[in-house]
Amino acid sequence: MVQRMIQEEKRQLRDLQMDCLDEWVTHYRSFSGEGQCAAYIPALEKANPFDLGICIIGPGGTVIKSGDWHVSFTLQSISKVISFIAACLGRGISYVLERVDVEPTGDPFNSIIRLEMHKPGKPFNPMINAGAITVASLLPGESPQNKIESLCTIIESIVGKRPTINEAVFQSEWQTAHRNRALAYYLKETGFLEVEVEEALEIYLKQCAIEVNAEDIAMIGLILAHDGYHPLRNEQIIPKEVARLTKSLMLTCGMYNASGKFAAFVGIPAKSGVSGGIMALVPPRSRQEVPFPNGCGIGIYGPAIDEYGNSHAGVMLLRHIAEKWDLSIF
Ligand SMILES: NC(=O)CC[C@H](N)C(=O)O
Repeated sequence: MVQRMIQEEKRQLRDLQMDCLDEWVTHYRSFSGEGQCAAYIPALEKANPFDLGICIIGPGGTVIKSGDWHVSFTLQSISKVISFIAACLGRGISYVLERVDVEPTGDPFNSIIRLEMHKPGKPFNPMINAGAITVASLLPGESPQNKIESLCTIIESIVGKRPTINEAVFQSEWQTAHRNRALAYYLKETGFLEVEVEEALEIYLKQCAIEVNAEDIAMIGLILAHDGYHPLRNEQIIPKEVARLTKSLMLTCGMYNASGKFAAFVGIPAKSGVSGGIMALVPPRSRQEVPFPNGCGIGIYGPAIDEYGNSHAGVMLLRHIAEKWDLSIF
């Protein structure tokens, strides 16, 4: 089965003329100037706005890369996906969903408005900051350190190396996280946080500061594409039910208040972060003549972000590839 998949992937990629990926990266990199590196976290502003890289991994082990795929960046909001998975694994899906809903908001990722407008103030979903700070407090482990470890363990089981936390990015955000502090205080008052405010913030901001590159997030995407099964290790890492729930949240809420547009014009589950990463995935498809018919994970890095907080050139590149390779799940 795996052997057949590898041959099929290789055949597809021969036909693909891989030069086009390099061409597309070069072309879309030139649009980076229309976006800007996130400035509200001072350390993120130091990134090179013209970096653009991509890594795509298929279940047969084929890896294709182009541009600045090797540049390290911090997960930021992409960590919300892993944190949600870890909380579901540690506490059970129903326990988590009693404290955070699965509804998109159409509001910016750091918005506070719905917490007060809708009683009892349950965060709308785990992909916005209010939901993610709540989920961070639910992670398995007694201390902030243990809770972060539970996330790093999941990442390690998928990418094969233990990730590190970028202390400079963590400190930079810790000192300027006024809005996230406001959200956390509000959630504490309404009873949704299971730990103290400063602890919840420490966990949340440290998970955001976990360092990865495009290849690492492509691998996480690949495992989600296969419903939690690691096709290269032949191991179920995440239960299918949790993986499916996570993908539905990525599709409906993963690109912040541009999730609808992304679903309409790209059409695959994805999660972005303000450092410029996008983790996307393509489930196995019924047509065999398309590239990566057995699905793939896609990691993108392009730190100049748009008004929604998504990588500007990264979204354009992904949209183009989705059109050319017919990736949409719809
Ligand atoms: N959208 C993001 O990537 C947000 C993550 C960032 N750490 C924040 O809380 O503001």
